[in-house]
Amino acid sequence: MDRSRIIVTAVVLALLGAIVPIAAMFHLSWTQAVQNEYERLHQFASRAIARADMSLDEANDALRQIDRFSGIPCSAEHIARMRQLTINTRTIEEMGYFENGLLKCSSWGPTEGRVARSRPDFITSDGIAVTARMQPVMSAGHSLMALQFKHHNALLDPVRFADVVVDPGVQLALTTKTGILLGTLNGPDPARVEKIIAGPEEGIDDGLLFATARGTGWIAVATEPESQILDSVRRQQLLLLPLGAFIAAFIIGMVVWLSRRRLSPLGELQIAVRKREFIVHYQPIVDLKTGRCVGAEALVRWKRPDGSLARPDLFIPLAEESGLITAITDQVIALVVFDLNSLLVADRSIHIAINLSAADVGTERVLPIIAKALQHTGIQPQQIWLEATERGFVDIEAARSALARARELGHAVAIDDFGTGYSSLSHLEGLPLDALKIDKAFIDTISTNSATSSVTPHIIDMAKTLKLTIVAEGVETQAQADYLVERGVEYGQGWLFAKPMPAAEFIAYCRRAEIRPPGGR
Ligand SMILES: Nc1nc2c(ncn2[C@@H]2O[C@@H]3COP(=O)(O)O[C@H]4[C@@H](O)[C@H](n5cnc6c(=O)[nH]c(N)nc65)O[C@@H]4COP(=O)(O)O[C@H]3[C@H]2O)c(=O)[nH]1
Repeated sequence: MDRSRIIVTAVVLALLGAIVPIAAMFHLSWTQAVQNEYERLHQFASRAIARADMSLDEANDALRQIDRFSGIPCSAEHIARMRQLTINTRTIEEMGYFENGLLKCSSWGPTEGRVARSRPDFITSDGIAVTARMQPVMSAGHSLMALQFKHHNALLDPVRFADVVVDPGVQLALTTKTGILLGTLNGPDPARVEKIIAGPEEGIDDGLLFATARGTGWIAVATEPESQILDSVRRQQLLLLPLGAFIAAFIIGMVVWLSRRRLSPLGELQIAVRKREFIVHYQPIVDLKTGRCVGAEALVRWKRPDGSLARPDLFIPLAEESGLITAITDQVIALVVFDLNSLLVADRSIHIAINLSAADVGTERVLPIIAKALQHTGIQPQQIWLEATERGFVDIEAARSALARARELGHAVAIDDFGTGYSSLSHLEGLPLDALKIDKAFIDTISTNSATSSVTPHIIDMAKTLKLTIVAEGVETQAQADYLVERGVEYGQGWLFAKPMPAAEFIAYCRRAEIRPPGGR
């Protein structure tokens, strides 16, 4: 992912990270407040059911007591007993005695009218027949509920059924199972109540929050306008919004941290290694006398997603510091084999020099990787040179043993950038080397009168004494090439001959160089 995409993704994620938790907390505070309200309304409805059950139990009890009366029906004693029960039972307004379906007397005395038994709406499990609404003889205009057991009935005021205390703004209704409205509190709309009892246990119906409770014989409905819960929502928000803000801040922090990590040079390099964004350019190494191409140095390039090429000095130090260099070396090895397999098999005199990192000089890690890469390719180990810089010789013993092992396997080992570090002749003498590359800094001094110009012939002589093949790096002028030929330096590498180039160009260059005059460009 390139920088702009990372930034866009980070901004989108940060926005989502800010909006989603806060929106979620808004939603949660609303649903939490609604849930709390349902519970409260449930409590009111359940209390109404319990109150209705209690009233029914009381009336039931009174009816069974009067049923046990064994004296003469409608005698003064019977009427007195009914009156006594009426007075002592809070819910009962009046009691009556029926014979042949007609009211013969009530707690008020004998009756003269021909009042028939009311038709029951339902019968309870205890055998009490309930008529939800009937017009009593004595209290005209106010309908009562009639409970009948055998010959007696009891008239109850249904208002007592819903006789519970509710919070202001809450409406309560008690109905029979068949939907007959028995009692109400704070004036609920009967049509709404009818609609609600036909539906789910709780919910919101056109701006009205409701919860129902169902008893054995009754249904209680508690309702309240949706706007009533706004205070409760605000209370919940006060609790939940800081949590939402904290989560949002945490997510934004994480997004910023992660994107900064990904945008950091190390983060980018890690992605480049993972996505194998490296390519190799090859800088020809030529025979200074004949101009023939004898090989090339493999020089890594980082091909960024935007197509630009990053030079190694911009990322190799970071790669070495972070340890990513080993993965880069492995990719370079694989790329060399992939790019130049045919050329190296077709011309055995050509070699490719691969740069080892300082970390790899002291271990044999890279050797089996090269061996594996060469397997089944036909490329010979002699065609792969390994270049070690002086920085890799910190642990000289480890370096010595790893380089010796590389030579045993057939590779040639060259010391790179010679003269720029702390290597001395004594160091060189003890190292298993095949070639020495003279650093550009010394080649630059050729034909100048600088103080270091006198060092170059010494390095050449020293290499010769040690019987090392000499490669001059950074040859830019014909005068430098002539000087080096004169001094017996075999090989040269530099802009005079060619700059580092892609594999296809290098292959073409090698073919052309076969017919090129010495030192020609
Ligand atoms: N001005 C001038 N420059 C010339 C001339 N001839 C060659 N050069 C440059 O000198 C560098 C030679 O490579 P080096 O000394 O191994 O120095 C290399 C090497 O130490 C390191 N490097 C490159 N590829 C790899 C790799 O695959 N692995 C490791 N570990 N290091 C690498 O990066 C360094 C820089 O590589 P490059 O930027 O490709 O720079 C190359 C090359 O382009 C010339 O005539 N004039």
